[in-house]
Amino acid sequence: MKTFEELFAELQAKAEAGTPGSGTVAALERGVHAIGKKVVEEAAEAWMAAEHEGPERAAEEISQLLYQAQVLMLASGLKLEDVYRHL
Ligand SMILES: N=c1c2ncn([C@@H]3O[C@H](COP(=O)(O)OP(=O)(O)OP(=O)(O)O)[C@@H](O)[C@H]3O)c2ncn1[C@@H]1O[C@H](COP(=O)(O)O)[C@@H](O)[C@H]1O
Repeated sequence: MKTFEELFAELQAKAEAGTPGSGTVAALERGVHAIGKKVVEEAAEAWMAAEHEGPERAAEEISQLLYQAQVLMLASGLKLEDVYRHL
């Protein structure tokens, strides 16, 4: 199990190192447009899971949505603090 902050630190380190085999590095190479589509896809899957598939499936899909949101942040050059400022 990892926290939101721990996941972001892990993704940031992989992005900076260009870690081979990392799905995050590959996603960043595909760019903002492709990452944005994944955010929307995971948002829809989270909605459907919450409405029709129960809390456990909803939690799984929401975790993927949070991951994709973090990838979009990295692709946009944002840090956690840049987003937290708006909360
Ligand atoms: N939490 C996640 C995570 N959630 C979702 N995903 C990816 O996001 C994609 C979306 O999942 P889908 O259910 O839509 O899967 P899919 O449609 O079959 O996959 P695609 O064909 O769209 O790739 C998948 O490709 C997953 O690999 C994630 N990939 C990575 N992480 C975490 O990120 C860390 C770094 O990962 P790497 O960069 O791959 O090392 C790891 O420690 C993981 O814990």
